[in-house]
Amino acid sequence: MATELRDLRDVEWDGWADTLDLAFGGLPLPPEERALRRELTETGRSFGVWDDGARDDGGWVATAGSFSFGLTVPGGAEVPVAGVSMVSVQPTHRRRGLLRSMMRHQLADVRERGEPLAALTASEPAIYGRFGYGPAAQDMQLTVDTVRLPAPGLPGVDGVRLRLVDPAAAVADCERVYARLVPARPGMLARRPGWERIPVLDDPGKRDGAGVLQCVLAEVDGEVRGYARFAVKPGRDHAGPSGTVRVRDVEALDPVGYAALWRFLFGIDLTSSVAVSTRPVDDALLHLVPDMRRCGIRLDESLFVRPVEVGAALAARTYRTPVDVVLEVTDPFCPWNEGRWRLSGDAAGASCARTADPAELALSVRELGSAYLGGFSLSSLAAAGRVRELRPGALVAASVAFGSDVAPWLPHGF
Ligand SMILES: CC(=O)SCCNC(=O)CCNC(=O)[C@H](O)C(C)(C)COP(=O)(O)OP(=O)(O)OC[C@H]1O[C@@H](n2cnc3c(N)ncnc32)[C@H](O)[C@@H]1OP(=O)(O)O
Repeated sequence: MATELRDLRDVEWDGWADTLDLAFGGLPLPPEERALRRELTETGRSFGVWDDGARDDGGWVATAGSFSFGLTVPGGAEVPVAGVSMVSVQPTHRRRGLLRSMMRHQLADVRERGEPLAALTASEPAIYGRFGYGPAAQDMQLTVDTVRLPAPGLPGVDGVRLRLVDPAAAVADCERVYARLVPARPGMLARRPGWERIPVLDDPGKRDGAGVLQCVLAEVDGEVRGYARFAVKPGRDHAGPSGTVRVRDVEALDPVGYAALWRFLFGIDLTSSVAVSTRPVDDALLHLVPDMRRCGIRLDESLFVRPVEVGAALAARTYRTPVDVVLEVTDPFCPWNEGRWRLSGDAAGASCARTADPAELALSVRELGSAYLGGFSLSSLAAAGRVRELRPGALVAASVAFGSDVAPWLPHGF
């Protein structure tokens, strides 16, 4: 029985995708979603492990791939990033090191492509730290009690026109808003062609008791300033109607448009709550209501980041305050990153190069990933013993510089 790690060929996609789906429980994807996934798979970046002895005449027993995304980093630049995804190993082949061999292969490939960063969302967060990925952004889930909380309001909301539209037909309008928001928040991904269709997939089998997907546009003077995509799950309890508005997306270019959209969502008849699966942790909604406790907040880590080339990654972002620090980086999985790096930068730009100067902070590449987008501070990592200060004063200065005024956020998985 011979196994071989090799690239995916286009004609093999169906068997490869079936192997991937099986590892996640084997539920078939709805046809439209499967076709879209096929279209979005970058075959040249997808691979797996083939076993001659699997399924009689051979078959895939492990899969992995990545997407060529552009990630917004602090300062607003779009940096090439490998969006790692589609990772699976069949139960017959688990815990023999196949994942480890795929991660090694993939990171070498990403490096060869010249992408300084890799990023992923994890099915189980405990898996990826050993490969140098650190949690870098959180998402906030909310279940808002719209019976007890007044609807958000701001001067000017009455001037916003709200228009219900067909979600698929309004994609271009929504994407224009989205594209303007991407550079303003670290962690967001520039939308590649085809990805804009994912938020409007609406297979009846996946609605889980909710109705059709709806879209509302917020317009001022004929210009689309925001949108929300949502579905209503009807409900009734002893006190009467208790439906839930399930929000998939809510985005706006200004505070008034945002407040108008939330006011609309709060006010949908026969509902008593609004559930949102992901918002940034610094979301404005928290300040549009008088009582955050009734927002049913839950935090999760979302995006994991891994510097693949430490020097290029650290030089690709800017720093909130001037910083000049020597980092001693450990990275047993990608040893080309190991050693001392001098990072010098400010709000205008940065450089990062190897140095023989004495180290001032010591950390692994995983902590660098966690701090990279400004979502977790170097000081908080130091408090957990994960960053060591070797020169007094170096920690606070670097920690402040790495911060971001806007919390990083990944609006959607991949
Ligand atoms: C980015 C994404 O696509 S996330 C999706 C990941 N895929 C899934 O969750 C699908 C279901 N799970 C699987 O397919 C597999 O169990 C995988 C991919 C998670 C693991 O594959 P394996 O080939 O068994 O992993 P491998 O044997 O290479 O293990 C490498 C290390 O990871 C550890 N590990 C593997 N799975 C897990 C887990 N679920 N939780 C914690 N640690 C894990 C192993 O113990 C091993 O640890 P070590 O460094 O101490 O030796």
